[in-house]
Amino acid sequence: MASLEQAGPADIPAEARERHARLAEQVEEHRFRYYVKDAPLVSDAEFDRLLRSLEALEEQHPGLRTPDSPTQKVAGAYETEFTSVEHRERMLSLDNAFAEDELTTWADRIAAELGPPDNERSPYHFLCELKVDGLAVNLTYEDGRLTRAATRGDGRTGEDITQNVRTIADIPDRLAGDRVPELVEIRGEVYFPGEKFEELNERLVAAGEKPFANPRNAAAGSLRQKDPRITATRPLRMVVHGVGARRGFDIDRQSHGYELLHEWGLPTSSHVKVVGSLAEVRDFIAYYGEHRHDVEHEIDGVVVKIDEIPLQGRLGSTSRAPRWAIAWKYAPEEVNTKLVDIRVGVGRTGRVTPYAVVEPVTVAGSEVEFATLHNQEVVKKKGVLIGDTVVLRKAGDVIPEILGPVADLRDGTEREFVMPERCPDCDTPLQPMKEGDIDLRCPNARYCPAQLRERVFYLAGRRCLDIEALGYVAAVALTQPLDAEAPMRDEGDLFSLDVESLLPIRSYVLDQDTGLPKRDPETGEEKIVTFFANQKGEPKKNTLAMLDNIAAARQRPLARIITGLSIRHVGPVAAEALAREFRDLDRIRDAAEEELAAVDGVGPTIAASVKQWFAEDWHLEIIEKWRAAGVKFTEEGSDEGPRPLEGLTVVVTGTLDAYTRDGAKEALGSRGAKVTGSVSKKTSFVVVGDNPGSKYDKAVSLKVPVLDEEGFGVLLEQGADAAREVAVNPVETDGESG
Ligand SMILES: NC(=O)c1ccc[n+]([C@@H]2O[C@H](COP(=O)([O-])OP(=O)(O)OC[C@H]3O[C@@H](n4cnc5c(N)ncnc54)[C@H](O)[C@@H]3O)[C@@H](O)[C@H]2O)c1
Ligand SMILES: [Zn+2]
Repeated sequence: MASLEQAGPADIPAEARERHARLAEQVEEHRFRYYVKDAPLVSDAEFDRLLRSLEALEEQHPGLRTPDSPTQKVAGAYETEFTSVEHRERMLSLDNAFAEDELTTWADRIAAELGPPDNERSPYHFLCELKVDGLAVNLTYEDGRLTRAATRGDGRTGEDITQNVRTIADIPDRLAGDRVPELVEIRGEVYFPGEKFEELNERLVAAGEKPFANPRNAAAGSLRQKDPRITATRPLRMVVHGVGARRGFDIDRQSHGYELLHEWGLPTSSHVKVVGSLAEVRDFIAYYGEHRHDVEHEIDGVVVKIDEIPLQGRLGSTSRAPRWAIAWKYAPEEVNTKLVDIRVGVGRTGRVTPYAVVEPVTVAGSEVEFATLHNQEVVKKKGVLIGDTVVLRKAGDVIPEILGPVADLRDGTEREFVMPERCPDCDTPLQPMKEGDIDLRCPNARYCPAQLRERVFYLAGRRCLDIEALGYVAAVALTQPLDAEAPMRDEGDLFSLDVESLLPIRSYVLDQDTGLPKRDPETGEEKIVTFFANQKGEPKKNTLAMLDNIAAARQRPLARIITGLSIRHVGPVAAEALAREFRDLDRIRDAAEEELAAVDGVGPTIAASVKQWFAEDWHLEIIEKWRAAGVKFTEEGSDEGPRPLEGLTVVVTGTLDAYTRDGAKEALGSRGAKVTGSVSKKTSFVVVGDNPGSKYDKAVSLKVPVLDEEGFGVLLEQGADAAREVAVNPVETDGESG
């Protein structure tokens, strides 16, 4: 082999050659794991980085860029269990752009060859499409019949998966219409719908098989089954995005080609747009950067193509990728990291939930250390073990979650998570919420320090008593001080706090996500604060402000007080309904369960929970203490005010900056609007925050006026007519618009 290693020009240092060989081998190994095993060991982002290092090295030493370098190939040519078949026309990969200037460089290179897009001799267009995160497939139709389906393989030769592809409902066996061609190769992407992914992994784990790390691998693994009957049980789907060899028809523009494919009954995408400038390409990229999760399949980027087919031919291809297209990649939302531990946290209502502690990683722009695991069943279903390398996903504003383990990296030291039998904070034996429930809770509602702390924090929050200066650290200091009696043994003490007793209090600073003490980054010691007093032992400004705010909170509207009681299932909306109906806390206490259940927006579950809450003596004591302190438990004529939005039906979707979901509902409800959960033709407005989901699409298709957060403000302050004026016109993304 020595002769091979010395094959490059003599001026390439041995070190560079060795590094190149090592990187190339790694890339090949990862490709094998990805394309053949459907079980990668590293995240796509890590793989892309490896490939980029290899490219950079070849940039430095062009002599290393031999035709068999992984940078010059579509992927490896592997022996697999499938019969290999030749594609009539090569299947290529795509060049990637990870940054603005790479996109500009691509467009400049095209302009150097063809002139600017609007040049007179031969103007051209950019076809913008979504980059479907799936598995590339080539379908051959002869005289309208599906005769073969193959994976991409090395671009020339792929694997014959015809029988498996025939089980996919989206893919017609026969092309429709009367313009069916003699021969056509259709290129597209088979994907596994994200919402069905969890279910599949659950089934696999239950059957003792390895779960897939993400939907892309699930698609590849499901399609590349020896037994097509297994493929048939998987909900695979397809999107087509290109044409290979063809006979018996001609197309001048790729976008026109899609119209033809659609006519033939093939699953084309509705998210394509033809534009005339790079600026509009950037708008498309930005739009789907925002709406990445509103699409029916996962996307990892946007593909930009020159729409004019003759110009595609003129620009040509390298051995690996066409020059007339480029893939813009969005920031990765999935990373691999180590699952260091699984711990449990105790919530406000006593619910005990496991969460993952992972080696800190940056994903979707923020550092992640914890991920939710919901309950012990979820841990089992995902098949993760403590010590596993796991795939962690953080999509937009959504809480980080663990998709699954990279099972092939296990070394035997991993261990299973065991749900504790006792509360980590008060050692009380845990119980199911009710018989047969998966969720466990700590029944020690009154004295469990974690529950009390969380309740006090919530009670002081914006949707309840809105006590400024009583945040998480203060809640810890009030309920769990170090070596002193707690100023608040329960909520009943809130209005009788006095400044003298607060001053000496020292406490840990607990992390809000985990309830664990924060540490000083330098010394590593747990942080301890004297929260209420300054160095001279005098009350801090904040402490005085907190006490003033507590006094003022006695006048809060009844609904907010009810919300603050942490009655299970009673959020701001139910509290509002109860307050409006009964106007007095004592009347709610005395009402029969049926009476409560009959209230619009309450129902039997909430009614039962309210009755249970009032059946606890210590709860009644809280009320009496508060009453003695001057808290007002009655509501005078709350709904006699003007109801300017009477008659409107509004849907709120996505996250708003200035309102919680419930806060937005309350603001609408108190002005007389009806708030519902689903969009129909009768909906007056849909208020859309970040990551709005399918309701937004529905609003667009039904032409219901859509309000952004600013428009929502206009609706609340100026009414429906003014809001209609500022309703946003959603970007139409279906079909072509030249
Ligand atoms: N994690 C790993 O170990 C590992 C190993 C190998 C590859 N990978 C990942 O696989 C990908 C690389 O694979 P690649 O070479 O196929 O390149 P690519 O995914 O960057 O782009 C090429 C592919 O995009 C697909 N595609 C999706 N939507 C398309 C559209 N609208 N128009 C045209 N094509 C579209 C095509 O099938 C095409 O083959 C990268 O994301 C890489 O990170 C990961
Ligand atoms: Zn407890």
